[in-house]
Amino acid sequence: MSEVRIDTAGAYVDFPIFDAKTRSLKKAVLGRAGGAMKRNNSNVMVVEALQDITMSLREGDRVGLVGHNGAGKSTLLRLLAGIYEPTRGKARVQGRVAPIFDLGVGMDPEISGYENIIIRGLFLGMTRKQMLDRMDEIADFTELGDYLNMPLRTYSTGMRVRVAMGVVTSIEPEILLLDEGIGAVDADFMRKARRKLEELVSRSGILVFASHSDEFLAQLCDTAMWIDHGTIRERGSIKDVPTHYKGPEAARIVDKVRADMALEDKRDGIEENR
Ligand SMILES: Nc1ncnc2c1ncn2[C@@H]1O[C@H](COP(=O)(O)OP(=O)(O)OP(=O)(O)O)[C@@H](O)[C@H]1O
Repeated sequence: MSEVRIDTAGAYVDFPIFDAKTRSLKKAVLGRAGGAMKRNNSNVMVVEALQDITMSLREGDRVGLVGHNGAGKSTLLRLLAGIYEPTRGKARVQGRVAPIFDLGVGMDPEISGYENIIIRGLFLGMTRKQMLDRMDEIADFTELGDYLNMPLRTYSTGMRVRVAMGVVTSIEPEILLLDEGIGAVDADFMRKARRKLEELVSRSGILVFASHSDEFLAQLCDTAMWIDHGTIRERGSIKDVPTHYKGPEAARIVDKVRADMALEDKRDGIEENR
């Protein structure tokens, strides 16, 4: 089996905006939020959502992405998922990728949770038979019981995330790409999902997670990247990067989450041995 890895070199992602209003863009001021805007050679306005991104991720890496609204975090996840090709530069992703964003994609509100589990699996490259074989395990993981017979439109956001997480973790992906959406689940489910994700990543996986929540980042990641106006401003530990981005409060939160997690693991270890 080949190595799981992600390498990008000088990758750019531009979005041409053909109907931009010139008047408001005459002052090409870089706002706090959003990527850099410029005109290309054909005088079309483009948003440079990512600029000169060079990064290498290897098996076992669990990276959090932090940064302001419109910094480029979701665009980076989509680049790593192969949804966007770099406009310039290179992005090479080796391994089975499973994105858990765009929860609406590959889900149908009018059909049941069970049927959605199959559809979402097909969307991620599985066969119907493979999904049917895993159905009991996925249903157990979601803890949705009889709700799985109900149409998806009757589910809360967190219940939908449970379905998506159940499918994704059951198909043993090598590269997991997550965004804020998973924050909709409750604390108990998050704890269970964290264990499962850690297990997956430790078996030759890579996790990239974009979030504004220091708490969730500290639960799932050990390093972080600060994305700022489409560039990588800083990379480092899961404590240092959010602290430089947000201030000392972030360090306090990360320490607390880490301490709570260690306690939980210890307690569960003790319970398991009883
Ligand atoms: N489909 C698109 N068309 C045009 N511009 C886009 C598109 N998608 C993203 N952008 C622009 O690219 C930049 C980066 O957006 P992105 O969604 O990656 O930011 P983000 O860091 O995920 O933000 P947030 O924290 O608000 O989710 C923004 O300026 C945004 O306006």
